[in-house]
Amino acid sequence: MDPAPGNHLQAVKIELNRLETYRRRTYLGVLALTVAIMMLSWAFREQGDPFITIAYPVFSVILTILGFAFWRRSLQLRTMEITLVAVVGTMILSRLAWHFAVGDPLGEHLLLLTGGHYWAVGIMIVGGFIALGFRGGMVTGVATLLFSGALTTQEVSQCFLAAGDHCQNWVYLLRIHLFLTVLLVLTSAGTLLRERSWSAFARAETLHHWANTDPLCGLANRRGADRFLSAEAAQADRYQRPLTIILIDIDEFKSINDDYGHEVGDAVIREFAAILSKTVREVDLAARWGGDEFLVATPGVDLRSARHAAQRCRRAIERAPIAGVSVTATVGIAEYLPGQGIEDAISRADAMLYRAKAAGRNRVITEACELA
Ligand SMILES: Nc1nc2c(ncn2[C@@H]2O[C@H](COP(=O)(O)OP(=O)(O)OP(=O)(O)O)[C@@H](O)[C@H]2O)c(=O)[nH]1
Repeated sequence: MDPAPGNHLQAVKIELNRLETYRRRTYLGVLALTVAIMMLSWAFREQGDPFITIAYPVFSVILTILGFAFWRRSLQLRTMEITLVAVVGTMILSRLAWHFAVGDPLGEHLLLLTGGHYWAVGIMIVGGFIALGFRGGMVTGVATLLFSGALTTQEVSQCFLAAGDHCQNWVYLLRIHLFLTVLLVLTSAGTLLRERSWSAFARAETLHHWANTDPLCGLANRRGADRFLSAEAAQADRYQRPLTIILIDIDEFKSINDDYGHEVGDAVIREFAAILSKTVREVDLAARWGGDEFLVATPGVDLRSARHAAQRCRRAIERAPIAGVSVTATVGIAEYLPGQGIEDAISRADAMLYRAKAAGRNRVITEACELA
């Protein structure tokens, strides 16, 4: 069934929270795996590789501290993502730079780079998009590609100048960078699509929320109430369960406006609505039916129980001043009769409300009996 009309912004918030939790868990998992891989590489390292001997433990400690702070929630998700991309990027690119500056001759380690290090550059590009979104991913991806391209082009161009057509290294390079460029394009397209779908979802949910919500008090408006009522009437028909309509009207609201001003009148409506929504159950509907009139629909509740609930609500309103003003309310109640249409139940509840007003206000009248 369609969610309750007031719940659409809530749906966006829930979805955002779910995404954040998912991201947090993913990053913690990736951090733990990265530290494990680095420590294993360190334990089984070849002798004479100072980069692994020194840099891997240093990076492992940095990542562990980051992970711990993230796990304790001392780091915001966004800060964590930027720091993570910066640390991992520094790690990967400094290893690449080290290879070219200190490592074996180019010809021998280029194949190793092809298979061993460019996947890391690729992960850096993809990770940038996942963590930082489209713009941040583009900046990280293009900067990474330019950096690794500049590093290798400088080395390979020397080989090309010396060996001419016999230097095949530039073919490797071209292929790798072409592949990385395709990866960048595909990941950026995927990220853009994901971001557009998400903002379309958020926009649709927000529009849906405001189309069905009263802007003054945040309860469902008449349109939202209509949707809820027709769905619940169908359920009542199908499962033979009661559905009760409660109409509540603030007494002498015009004089509240006249005596205290329109702003106080608005505040009364807002606080009145807050009391109503606290009083009803999760499965009930509380809506602003129009002006100073509210509608509560209670699926699965019979006339007698609805009358008790309405009395409790009326007494709560009577007891405490609302926005500094003494307020009372009058209530009319009717039960939906299967097959008779929900409008019929609403107009019978309205007739009860009218009778209660005529009988002196601040009271509840149901179709069956009258209570002071
Ligand atoms: N401040 C404020 N006033 C509103 C709003 N919507 C409707 N009103 C006013 O609510 C008043 C309702 O007045 P009436 O329908 O005469 O009802 P009442 O004064 O409550 O009298 P009874 O219902 O017979 O007790 C009107 O004066 C409207 O202008 C609103 O959003 N804010």
